[in-house]
Amino acid sequence: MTDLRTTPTVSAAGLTLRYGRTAALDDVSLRLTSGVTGLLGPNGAGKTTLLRVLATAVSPDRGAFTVLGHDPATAAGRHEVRRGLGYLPQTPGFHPDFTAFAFVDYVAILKEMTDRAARHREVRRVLDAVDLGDVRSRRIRRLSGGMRQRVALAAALVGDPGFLVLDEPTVGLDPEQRMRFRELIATAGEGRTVLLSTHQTEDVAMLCHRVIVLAGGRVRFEGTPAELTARAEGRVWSGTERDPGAKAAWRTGTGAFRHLGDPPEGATLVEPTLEDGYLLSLEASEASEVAA
Ligand SMILES: Nc1ncnc2c1ncn2[C@@H]1O[C@H](COP(=O)(O)OP(=O)(O)OP(=O)(O)O)[C@@H](O)[C@H]1O
Repeated sequence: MTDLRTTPTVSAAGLTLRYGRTAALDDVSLRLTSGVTGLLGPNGAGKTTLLRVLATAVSPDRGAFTVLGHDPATAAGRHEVRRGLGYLPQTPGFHPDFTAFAFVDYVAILKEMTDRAARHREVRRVLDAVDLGDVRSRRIRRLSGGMRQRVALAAALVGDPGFLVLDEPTVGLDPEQRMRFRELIATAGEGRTVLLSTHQTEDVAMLCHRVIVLAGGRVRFEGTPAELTARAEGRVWSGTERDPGAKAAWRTGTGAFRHLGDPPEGATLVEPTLEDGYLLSLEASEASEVAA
């Protein structure tokens, strides 16, 4: 039997996209499988650009990719990729006077669901799936930030897409809403491929079976969260003074400094976290910016 967790559903090779002198994507290759993969990276890493390429919103200058066996380089392939795709952009273009139902219905129309009764059933299904069934007739401007984000997720789930692309969906949510939203993403990742862009290692630790670290338009790491953490084994130490030889260092709540890099002789090593593994996969300047 084919193992869905290891068979690639999305494959990309050599994706490159430049904006003037900036290489937003620089020779990016990756393989995604069923389940939630985290796309972790600092500001300007190229995360949004990569998601937009995979969502066929923009074409790469070089490189190729396939989604669920379809090649978007051809018009027919692009159409199929779009039919099988759910995309939650960083700033969903809501019309605030629309009700939640009307907005998701509008997205369903764009997804070519022409049969009105079947479409309305689908809109109710996805709104129920994100626990918004009770407020579906409420206008979007009267919904909380967390609810609006769930409307956007419902819209992305219309038509039961095989590939779901989520661009920093937990930004701006309070801890309770974030937790709620993570549960919905975990459910959405059952039996489908989800690519979740985030700044937060917590999102990755709680949700993802795979993680890709992107920085400066390049893939710095691809593997499991445990493998990313293991990269920091023996490379995290604590001390009362800042060690100038560390790749990144910051003062923790206890007043001691936590250091990342190559420890000096006799250093007090500490247990690494996913965040340490992430920071160590970045360049020193990027890591100190993220750690600051
Ligand atoms: N339309 C554009 N025109 C010019 N430069 C762009 C454009 N879109 C992105 N860039 C540049 O490409 C690089 C990657 O940007 P991108 O938005 O993909 O990063 P990101 O990882 O999503 O960042 P953030 O976490 O801040 O959203 C950045 O240097 C950005 O300034």
